[in-house]
Amino acid sequence: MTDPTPTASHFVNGTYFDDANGDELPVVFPATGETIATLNTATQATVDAALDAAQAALPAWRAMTGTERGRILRRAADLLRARNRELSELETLDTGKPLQETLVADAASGADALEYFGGIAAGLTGEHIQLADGDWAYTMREPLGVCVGIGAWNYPTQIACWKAAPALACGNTMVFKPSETTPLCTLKLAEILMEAGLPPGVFNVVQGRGDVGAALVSDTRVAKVSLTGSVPTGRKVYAAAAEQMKHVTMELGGKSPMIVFDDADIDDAVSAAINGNFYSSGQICSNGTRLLVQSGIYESFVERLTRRLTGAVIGDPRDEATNFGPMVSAMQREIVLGYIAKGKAEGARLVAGGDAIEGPGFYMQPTVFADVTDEMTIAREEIFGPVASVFRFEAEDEALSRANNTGFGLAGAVFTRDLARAHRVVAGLEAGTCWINTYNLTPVEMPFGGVKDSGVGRENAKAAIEHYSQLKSVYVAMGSVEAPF
Ligand SMILES: NC(=O)c1ccc[n+]([C@@H]2O[C@H](COP(=O)([O-])OP(=O)(O)OC[C@H]3O[C@@H](n4cnc5c(N)ncnc54)[C@H](O)[C@@H]3O)[C@@H](O)[C@H]2O)c1
Repeated sequence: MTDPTPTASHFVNGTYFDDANGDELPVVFPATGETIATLNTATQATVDAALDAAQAALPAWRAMTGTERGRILRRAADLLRARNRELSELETLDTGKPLQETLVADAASGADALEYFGGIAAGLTGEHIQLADGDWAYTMREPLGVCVGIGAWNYPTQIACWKAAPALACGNTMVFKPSETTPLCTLKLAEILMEAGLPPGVFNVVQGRGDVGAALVSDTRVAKVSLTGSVPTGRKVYAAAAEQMKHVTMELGGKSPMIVFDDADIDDAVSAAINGNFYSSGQICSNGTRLLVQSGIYESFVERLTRRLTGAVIGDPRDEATNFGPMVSAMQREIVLGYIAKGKAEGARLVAGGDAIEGPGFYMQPTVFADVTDEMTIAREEIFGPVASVFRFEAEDEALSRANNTGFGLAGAVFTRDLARAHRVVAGLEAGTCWINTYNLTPVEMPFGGVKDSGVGRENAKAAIEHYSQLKSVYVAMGSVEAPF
């Protein structure tokens, strides 16, 4: 296993950096509960140093051609891929996610983002607009300035890459604050970007809790904030950013519906329900935690889903045979167990799991509730753990209106062999990201993000460029200027 101890806690202006005055930040391996590294949080002096570095690096970085910037990002993508095992092991130590997952889902997804945005950096242009009387206009696509990225703990490498790659491709610089629960992986990304040729100060990492995030968001040097986190944090960060009219991207929580019709391929739907509820021990924002199943296949779906859970290999996430690891922290497991207690108390039928697993680490059983009704707490609130809820429905319009009866709007899916119905239902879903007959696939080529309380803006694909750049319009007069007097 790779050594989790970083050279220092922060990465500022091209080098590792420690802040002796910061608070202790222990990193706990979720599979054992042991502290595997101790970092320190950033004081205001470190926040200042990082923002100063990002500001100082901005003029030269934005003056480079997109081709030059893209070349560095693509080189970083190659380095991420070459070091996939080491980075995956670190991701596993940071998050507790099984190595079986991290080997394919984390540095690999980060490399895809760096490669994609590295590839399109050279093609980021404005447009020419022909006007009356020979006049014309053109637009220039300009970077926003110093961007701040703030991450959640479930996908530390991926979240940092999904934000840094488009930001840097557009000529911005960035200060990134990882989640205090998983601070290790982003430091490695900073190191790799430097090795790929990124100038010092273009990408900086500062560690800390919410107060460090808040200090970054309210700083006048910052032009844009991209947060991945919960809705309550999103509200605070959005409000603070609005004070200074900063740009925002908000990637927040969800309570996404997966609608399974009688004519669906039931095994595919069950597989998707497993991926969309139990991968990463259910700690995925876009999970399809509301499984709306039509009455004709309802019992069969519940029975097959429950049976398939016996295939979960629960164990040490460092063992590649393990496919279901611990929760990220004792606190997160307590929150999830609290929701399970509410589910039982409010009358949902517990058909699988429901308990913590005794022993070291923050393990719990994959859990399924059937006969969940729309007003129950587990039907309305984001649980962010391995808990699936199955609901029964009769008719298409009923399923759609119940699916949309939530403040969230991150994702949704429909399972049916009737493709006309699939497109009709997806068109009616109030969700930013939808799937037909699959779940939770988020390739970099496809925009990802939410509507309603689940967020603002999009990550990935060409859509992300709109959120890390702004247009300057230039009107060019070709004739003389007329005036009334
Ligand atoms: N939509 C997405 O892409 C996506 C992806 C992953 C996770 N999430 C969501 O993230 C949540 C789980 O992650 P979490 O528990 O780390 O979320 P969280 O909201 O508690 O914290 C997210 C980040 O915000 C920081 N923060 C907290 N208060 C802040 C403040 N006042 N100002 C600035 N920063 C502040 C935290 O330190 C952390 O780095 C879930 O709701 C999940 O759905 C969303």
